Amino acid sequence: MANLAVIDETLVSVQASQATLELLRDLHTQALTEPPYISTGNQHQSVALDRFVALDPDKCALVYLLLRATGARFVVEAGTSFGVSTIYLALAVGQNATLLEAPGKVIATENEKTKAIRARQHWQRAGDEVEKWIEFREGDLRETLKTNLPESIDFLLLDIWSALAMPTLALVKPHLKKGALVVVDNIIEGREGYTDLMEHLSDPKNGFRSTTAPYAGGLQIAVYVGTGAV
Ligand SMILES: C[S@@+](CC[C@H](N)C(=O)[O-])C[C@H]1O[C@@H](n2cnc3c(N)ncnc32)[C@H](O)[C@@H]1O
Repeated sequence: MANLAVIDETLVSVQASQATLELLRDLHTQALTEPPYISTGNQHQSVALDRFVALDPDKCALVYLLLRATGARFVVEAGTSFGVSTIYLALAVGQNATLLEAPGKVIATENEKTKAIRARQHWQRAGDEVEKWIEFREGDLRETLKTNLPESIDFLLLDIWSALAMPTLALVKPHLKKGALVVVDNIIEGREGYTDLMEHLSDPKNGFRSTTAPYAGGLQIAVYVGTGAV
C-alpha cells in the first residue's frame, strides 16, 4: 500500500503556486499507486510506456532543496518520463534565476513520444513558473545531449535506465562546474546496472566525491570536485 502521506510532507518543502502544488499532489498520487518498476539496465527502449516511474516525492523534495541551496541555474535531467521531477527542477531553477536576475534552464530528455506528450501537458498545466524554464530534448539522449549543452552545468539528475547512466555522465561531465551535483536514483536497488557508473564515481582520480543517501533504493549524491589541485 503506497504511503501517500509522504506527498504532503514533500509539498511543504516546496515554494510553488497552489495550482502547481495541486498538480504535484495529483501526479504523485497517480505515480505512487502504479505497480513498481525497477530498471534492470538491459531493457529495450519501449518499456513502461504507461508508467510514471517517477522519482519518489521525498527525493523530489531533496533535489529541489539542493538546487535552491546551491543556487543552481543550469540543470540536465536524464530521463523525464511524464515530467514529474522536471517540475521540481524547473521551479528551483526559475526561482534561483529570478532571484539573481540571471538566465537558467532545465534540459529535460525523453525518447518516448507518448511520454513526451504527457510531460508537456503537465508542464503546461503548471504554467510559467515551470514551463518557461524547460528546454525539452526529445529523442535518444545519447544524441540529444551531444551538442549545445550549457558551458557550465550545476546539476545532473540521472533518473534513467541504469545502462544509460554512465554514457550520459560521459556526455555531461566536460560541462560540469566544480561543485556541481550529480544525483542518481536507485543506486542500490539497480546496482547490477550501475557497476561502471559506481566505479567511476568511487575513484577519486575521476574528480567526484560521493555518498549513498538512505532513500528507498538508495540515492547517490556526488559532487564534482574536479581533478586538479584544490
Ligand atoms: C525513471 S524514468 C524518469 C522519471 C522522471 N525523472 C520523473 O521523476 O518523472 C526514465 C525515463 O527515461 C526514458 N529513457 C529511456 N531511455 C532513454 C534514452 N535513450 N533517451 C532519452 N530518454 C530515455 C524512459 O522512457 C523513461 O521515461
